[in-house]
Amino acid sequence: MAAPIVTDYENSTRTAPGLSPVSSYHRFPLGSIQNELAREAKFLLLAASVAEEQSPAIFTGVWDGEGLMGSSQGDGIVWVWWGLGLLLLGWVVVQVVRAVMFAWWTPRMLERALRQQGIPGNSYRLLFGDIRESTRLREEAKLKPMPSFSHDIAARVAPLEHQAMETHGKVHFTWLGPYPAVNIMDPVLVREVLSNKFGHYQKQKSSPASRLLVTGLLTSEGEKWAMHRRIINPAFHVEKLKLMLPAFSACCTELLSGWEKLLGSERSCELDVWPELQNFTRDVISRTAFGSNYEEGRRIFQLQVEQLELVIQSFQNWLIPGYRYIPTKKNRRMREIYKEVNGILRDMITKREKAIQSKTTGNDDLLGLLLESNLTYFQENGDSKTFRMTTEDVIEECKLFYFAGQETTSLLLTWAMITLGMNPNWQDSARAEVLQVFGKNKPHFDGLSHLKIVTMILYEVLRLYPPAVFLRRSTHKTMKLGEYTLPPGVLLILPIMLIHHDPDFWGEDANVFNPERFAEGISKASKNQVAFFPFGGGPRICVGQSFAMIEAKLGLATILQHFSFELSPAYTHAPCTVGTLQPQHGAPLILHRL
Ligand code: HEM
Repeated sequence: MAAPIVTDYENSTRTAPGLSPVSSYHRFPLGSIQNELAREAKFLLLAASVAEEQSPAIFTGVWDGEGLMGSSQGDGIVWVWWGLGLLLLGWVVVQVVRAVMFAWWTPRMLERALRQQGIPGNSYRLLFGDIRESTRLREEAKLKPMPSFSHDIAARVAPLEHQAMETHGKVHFTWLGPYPAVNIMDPVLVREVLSNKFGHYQKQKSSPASRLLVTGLLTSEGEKWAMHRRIINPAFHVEKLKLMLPAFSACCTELLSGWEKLLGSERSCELDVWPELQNFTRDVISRTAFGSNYEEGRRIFQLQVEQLELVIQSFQNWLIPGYRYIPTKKNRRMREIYKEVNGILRDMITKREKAIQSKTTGNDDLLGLLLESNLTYFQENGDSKTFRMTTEDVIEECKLFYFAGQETTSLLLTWAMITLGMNPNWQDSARAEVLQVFGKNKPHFDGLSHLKIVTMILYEVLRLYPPAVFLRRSTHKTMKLGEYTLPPGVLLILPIMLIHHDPDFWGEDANVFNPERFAEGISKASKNQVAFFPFGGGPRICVGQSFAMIEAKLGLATILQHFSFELSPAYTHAPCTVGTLQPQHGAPLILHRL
């Protein structure tokens, strides 16, 4: 993948839009009504800032020992209290104004701006927006599985967005807390948002709790992102991935020998394949990222899984300011995990850097390739520290590989096994192809590119069950998008799953499993070339795309060589989102040894 070059960060701010509504107001540019509103807002702000500015002056005057009116010492003490009182009052006024702006004024302004342009949407509900409704609808949906093995899953997986689309049409807005979120269903506009190189559509700022779990490339912006991306890209080039094939293969062998053991002398057994495939993809990342240190990598995984659960639980307290500083049991555990994971990785990185310098190790795992690329970048770009990733940066990127690369790929494989369980004819065709290319031998790298049917199946699975259901971006300055002018502080929802299921792009059989549509490649599969984007797009397209496809092809090919499978009667078709698109009740299948 070519290294994206970010050339212009003109006017780019790093602050998440809407997080500082007080200071972002003077940038509001839309129409006269908005100008009026903005003037009123400025008045409120002025009042608040006068209070803020006056208080320290009073305070300083008294502290100098003069007293404000040159009165006696006793009076001076009274004035000190007055001063402190006013200071406190000023601070309270500022905070109240900020809160009102954040929770009420800014959302109202943004709502007006969107409605004025004919974008319909849900009415704003104070502070929470549609969050509660969305949670309620999701919980309700979770109680009912899909009526059959239907792939028409939008109403279950994204009930709020589906409902909004029925009520308001394709282009509409819902509310993510106090932020309006505009749904962009036109793939051309989606591409425009994703391919903007100037950082004008940014990712939402992650919460402090999530930053304990993962940061790195996925969340960074601006020059830091561009530099890291250039350093990381070479580690994922196909010729480097080729070197990792033995690691991928070792994990396949381990997965299958586990299943063989489970079967014993039996020919068939029932197994929930989802946790099995999660272990498989964890192992793949541990081995490909850390080579011989993969046992330590496994420990990192256990800790990161625990951390993920704690982070999700911590979201319940998002309204309590500074909650993360309270030393509750869970908060302390999150910090402990953070320290332990970073400690393990720091040790590994230091040892590896020494080994690379003394040339006592090869660099064919992700960590080695990353460190090598970091060194090359450093040598090519000068010897200032700003031209390389620090050890802390490398730690964060390694944690990201686990986070971004494991769950997504295990879900691709899990949905592939489920859909092939539902479609035995496609399973048979895929197996026939695999046996024709590899026989019963271990799949090799070059053969993977000859697996046409397997690739078509994986694409169709990514279309119907994309692990990342939505992408989000936000505007931090006024942006013209198609016929719309979007003010700063608006979220954009790029609904991968909804676009992947839209009959306007995929035809009447949009909700049918039909890998045949990919027979002539991705560009010919739909009426709109860009209606398929399971890995995102533009400069921030998934860096691990080829890694994931190689891993999935190898995994699926090996399974098909040795087993046939069907859905167990215990399988309930109930896709739902918990961050990613998951099978709510697992994936119990019946495996038959071939
Ligand atoms: C089926 C598997 C996968 C899917 C569906 C997937 C999907 C995605 C998507 C949609 C994005 C874009 C996010 C955005 O624009 O907001 C992304 C970014 C990313 N993915 Fe993946 N991914 C997969 C596998 C992997 C693997 C195996 C790795 C690494 C080992 C990986 C590492 C990353 C990283 C580092 C980014 C951030 C790129 C950037 O912002 O520059 N992903 N992925």
